[in-house]
Amino acid sequence: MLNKYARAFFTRVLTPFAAFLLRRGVSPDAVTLIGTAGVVAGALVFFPRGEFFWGTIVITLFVFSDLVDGNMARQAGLSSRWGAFLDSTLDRVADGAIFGGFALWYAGNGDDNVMCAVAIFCLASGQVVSYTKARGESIGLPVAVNGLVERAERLVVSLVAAGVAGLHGFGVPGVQVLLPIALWAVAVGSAVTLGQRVVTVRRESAEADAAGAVGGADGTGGATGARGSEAT
Ligand SMILES: CCCCCCCC/C=C\CCCCCCCC(=O)OC[C@H](COP(=O)(O)O[C@@H]1[C@H](O)[C@H](OP(=O)(O)O)[C@@H](O)[C@H](O)[C@H]1O)OC(=O)CCCCCCC/C=C\CCCCCCCC
Ligand SMILES: Nc1ccn([C@@H]2O[C@H](COP(=O)(O)O)[C@@H](O)[C@H]2O)c(=O)n1
Ligand SMILES: [Mg+2]
Ligand SMILES: [Mg+2]
Repeated sequence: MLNKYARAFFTRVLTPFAAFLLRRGVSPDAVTLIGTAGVVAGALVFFPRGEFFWGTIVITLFVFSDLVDGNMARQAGLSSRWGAFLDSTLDRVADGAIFGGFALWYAGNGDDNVMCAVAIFCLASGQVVSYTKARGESIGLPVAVNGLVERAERLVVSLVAAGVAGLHGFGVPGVQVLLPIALWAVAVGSAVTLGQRVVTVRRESAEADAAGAVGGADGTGGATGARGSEAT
C-alpha cells in the first residue's frame, strides 16, 4: 500500500537530492552500500541496548537511501540487473539487522522470551515474504499480488513504534508498550501476506501449467533447470 501511494511522493521529494549526489560523482551502488551499512550499524549498536530512540533516528537517516539509489539509477540511465540484485539483496541484510536488533534486546536486558520469538518471526517471515515474490518471478510467474504488509509497512510500523517507545528513556511514561504491539502486528500481517502470496503463486502456476505456457517437470520451462530450482 505504501509502495503504491507513498512512493510517488518520496520520488518527488528525493529527486533533487538524488540529482545532487549524481553531480558530485556518487554512484547508485555506493548509496545502496552506505545506506545499508548505516541501517545495520544503527540497528545493531542501539537496539540490543534498548536505545530505541537513537537507533530509530540513525536508521531513519539511512533507510531512505533505498529510495534514493533507484532514483539516481533511473535519472542517470544507470538502472541495471546488478543494481536490482544488489538493492534487493541488501534490503534483506538491513531487515535482518533491524529485527535481529529487536530480538537481541528481548533475549538480553529486555528479558522477554515471547517477544524475542515474535521478533525472530518478524525477521524470518519478512524474508520469506520477499522470497515468495523473487522465486515466483524467477520461474516465470507474474506474482500479481503485493499483499497486506510489504517491506515499507514492516519498516514504518516497527520503526515508528520503536522511535516513540524510545521516548520512555526521556521520561515519557507508558510508551514502551508500542513496540510489542507493533511487532505482533508485523508478525500477524506478514503471516497473512505470506498466505496471500503463496495462494497467488499456487493459482498462477496451476494456470500456467494448464496453459502449457511453461514446460518441464519442475515447471520452470527449463529456465532454471531442476538443479537450479533445488539450489535456490
Ligand atoms: C517523537 C517521535 C520520535 C520518533 C521518531 C521516529 C522517526 C521516524 C520513524 C520511522 C520512519 C521509518 C521510515 C521507513 C521508510 C522505509 C522506506 C523504504 O526503504 O522503503 C523501501 C520500500 C521498498 O523498496 P524496494 O522496491 O527497493 O524493495 C523491494 C521490497 O523490499 C520487496 O520486499 P517485499 O515488499 O516483497 O517484502 C522485495 O521483494 C524486492 O526485492 C525489493 O526490491 O520502498 C517503498 O515501499 C516506497 C515507499 C516508502 C514509503 C515510506 C513512508 C515513510 C512514512 C513515514 C515516515 C515518517 C514517520 C513519522 C513518525 C512520527 C512518529 C511520531
Ligand atoms: N544501486 C542500484 C540500486 C537500484 N537500482 C535500480 O533501481 C531499482 C530499485 O529502485 P528503488 O526505487 O526501489 O530503489 C532496481 O530494481 C534497479 O533497477 C540500480 O540500478 N542500482
Ligand atoms: Mg533502492
Ligand atoms: Mg530496496
